Amino acid sequence: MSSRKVLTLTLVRNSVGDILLGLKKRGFGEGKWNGFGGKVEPGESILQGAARELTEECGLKAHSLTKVGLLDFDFIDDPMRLEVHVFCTSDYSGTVIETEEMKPKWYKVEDIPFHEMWLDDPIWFSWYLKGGPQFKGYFLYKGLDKIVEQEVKSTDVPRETTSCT
Ligand SMILES: Nc1ncnc2c1[nH]c(=O)n2[C@H]1C[C@H](O)[C@@H](COP(=O)(O)OP(=O)(O)OP(=O)(O)O)O1
Repeated sequence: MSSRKVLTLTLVRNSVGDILLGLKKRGFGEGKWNGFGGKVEPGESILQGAARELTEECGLKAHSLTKVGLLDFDFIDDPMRLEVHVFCTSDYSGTVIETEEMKPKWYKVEDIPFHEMWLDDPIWFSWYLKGGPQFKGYFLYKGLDKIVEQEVKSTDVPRETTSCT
């Protein structure tokens, strides 16, 4: 029996193209830099979950979110399956703040700290950065530090921007 969790991950870029990452301070992925997101709660849409998590984790309010991809994760010897919906935005307001969960920091794209991120991040990030249609990624992990199967491909689905208001 697998247990599936639906999560969001949002990548914020500012007007000069820098990217906002957060250092996870607790829980799953502690010690890694990542975008902002978490589990979609019962009764909310995936988009609502993404907007809520962004505000909870770094203080920013997204006015719109663009769906850029989907990542599926399986784990050997673990029934947990993660379905991570990846969004980006440059359409937001508010001030970036450190929260109980995340310590945020702006990075130049060429300085993204991939060596301190999930192992899969450097594999799919270029699909996000280059634009084009939505991407789809699959990763099979052994534990949390080894990828034994991987695939990232383009879909036929264009990126879709939706208002959060
Ligand atoms: N392998 C990998 N690569 C990139 N991003 C991620 C993963 N695994 C992941 O879980 N993630 C992302 C997806 C989410 O954005 C976070 C994890 O969210 P999590 O902290 O488990 O969810 P919350 O709802 O915030 O958790 P709590 O509030 O229960 O602590 O990482």
